[in-house]
Amino acid sequence: MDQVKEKTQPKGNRIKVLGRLLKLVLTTSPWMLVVSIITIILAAASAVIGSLFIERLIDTYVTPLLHEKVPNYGPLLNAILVMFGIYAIGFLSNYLFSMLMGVLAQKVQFRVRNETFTHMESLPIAYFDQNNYGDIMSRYTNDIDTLMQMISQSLPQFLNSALSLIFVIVAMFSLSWQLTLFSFIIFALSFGIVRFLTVRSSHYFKVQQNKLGQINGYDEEMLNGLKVIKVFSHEPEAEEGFDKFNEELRGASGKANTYATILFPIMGNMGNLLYVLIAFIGGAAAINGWAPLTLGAIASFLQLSRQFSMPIAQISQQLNSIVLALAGAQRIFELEDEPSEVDNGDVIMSPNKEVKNSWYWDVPEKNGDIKKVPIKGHIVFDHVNFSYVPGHQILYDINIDAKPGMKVALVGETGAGKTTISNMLNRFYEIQSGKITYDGVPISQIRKNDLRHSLSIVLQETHLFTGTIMDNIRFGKPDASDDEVYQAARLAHADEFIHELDDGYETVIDGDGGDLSQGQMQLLSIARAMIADEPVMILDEATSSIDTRTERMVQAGMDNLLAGRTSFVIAHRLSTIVNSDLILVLDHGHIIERGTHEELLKQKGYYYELYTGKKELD
Ligand SMILES: Nc1ncnc2c1ncn2[C@@H]1O[C@H](COP(=O)(O)OP(=O)(O)OP(=O)(O)O)[C@@H](O)[C@H]1O
Repeated sequence: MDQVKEKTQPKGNRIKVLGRLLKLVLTTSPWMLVVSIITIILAAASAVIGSLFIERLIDTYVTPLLHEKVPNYGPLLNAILVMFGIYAIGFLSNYLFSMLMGVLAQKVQFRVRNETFTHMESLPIAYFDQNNYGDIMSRYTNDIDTLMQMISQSLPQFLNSALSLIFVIVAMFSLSWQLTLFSFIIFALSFGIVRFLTVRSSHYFKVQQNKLGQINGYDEEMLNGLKVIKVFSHEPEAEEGFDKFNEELRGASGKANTYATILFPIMGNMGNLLYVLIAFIGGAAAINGWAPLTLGAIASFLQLSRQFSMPIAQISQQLNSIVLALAGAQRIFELEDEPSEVDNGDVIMSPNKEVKNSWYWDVPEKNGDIKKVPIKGHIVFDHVNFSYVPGHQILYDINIDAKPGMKVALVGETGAGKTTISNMLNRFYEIQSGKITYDGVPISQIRKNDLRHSLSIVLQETHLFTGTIMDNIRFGKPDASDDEVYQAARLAHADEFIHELDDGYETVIDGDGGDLSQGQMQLLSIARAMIADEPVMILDEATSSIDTRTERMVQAGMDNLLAGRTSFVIAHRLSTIVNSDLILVLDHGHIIERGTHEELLKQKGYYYELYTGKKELD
């Protein structure tokens, strides 16, 4: 299994990711972002203005009342109404920005999911060969969720706290610079403690996120390989592996949460300490005349000191989630930045919908018309060399001349390079040197989609999609009529077993074939290829053994499928390729023998040994 690399994000990187994220939010809905920011400013300002108003309330309206014999409560009532108004604005703004950011986060999440999925579809096969599926999935689930959390909560609250802090500091200075400086000293002390805790907790949060990716990857791999695990009685090893990942995840989560949970009470109590000290020192300063402080100013200042410590605690807490989400965002952006498959081809191929089994090259004429030239299916490999990884060559000087309608079989031990040859033809990977032509046109000049569309591939691993049998066969040609589906199923010899199912063609099958047998799945995949009706076939013969009757049906289905088409059969059973027009024997990426079955037997070489059982294939 690919290990998920534990990455710590450098600061510069974080800023870049944040910038990109903000751009994403801004372009998703500029007006929502602008209104949210305005309401965040309003919310922060009204809380501070409300606290400052306490000074006026006490000094201008309450204190004079204490000295009046017949107190007039009218002005005080008005002032209380103003204060109510200020807090009401604060409340409304808070509500508005929370709601708006929630909606905005949903929109961003929707967009990111869409963009990432669309981009993923455009990635080359090499990306999926090199990356763990579970880890890719984790980007869709965990990372997008943390991103959403950040946009809807952490980021606006962080902004709100930061603005509150600035406003509070200005307000505190306006009341008493002496008390403000004193508050700073107390605060600097608590800040040191907070910093210590946040650095640790954010580190473990990142580790936790990585471990989560790893455990998802492991789960996915174990689920996919469940049957293999059972067959080899590898349950204890699988559990041991899982326990290891689970333990690491528990360790990281435990530490991350321990630091995060002690952070808040510490900050809360620092605030209480500051409160008591200010009440005491402010009172003493007012009584002794050390500072020009009124009762109202002290009350205001006390209120502000509470608002001073809270945002700092929140900022450090929100920073945790932001750092975590940025790591997630980076993983999503990495996926989005993976280069899409490049296609420089401009030669067009198109199927002729009216006539079965006929495809055309669209050749532009000088007068602007398009000339339709029938595709013959002549495939030539001309001195092809290839390596997946530089320096580790897999195919050596491959030469194949597959004339139209020819059945070419590839035989060789496992790992000899048979599948790689088919990967070259459909351009899942690009050849290093040499040339592959299709009716004389280098395949690098053909539009990739057209090229792949014109090659039908029946893979070793049959993959069916969730849906009815009808849907699955129609997958090969989405606009096929019901009759075409029945006909393809009949030719593939799948019709018989489909009729035996309770719901016939409407039987719903689960993603991985559900209750169907291996052979039945193969018959369906043959029917699927049959309906696609393409000029060239690549058949990666299934290795799994099926009962002889089904095997005969599969074989008959295959023969029908291959009739009249140029085909490449990757053979695992020699019995299926005896009738091939050309058999190529591969060994470690070299074609070591070539010819028909009879010719090869006469040569008494490698193929002869395989056929006579002196040598085994796998
Ligand atoms: N995506 C990949 N990246 C790197 N190396 C690969 C990749 N796919 C296959 N290989 C290597 O290329 C070589 C040829 O593999 P290939 O799948 O073509 O063999 P094969 O003859 O089809 O084997 P089998 O009969 O088992 O399917 C092997 O050594 C394999 O390890």
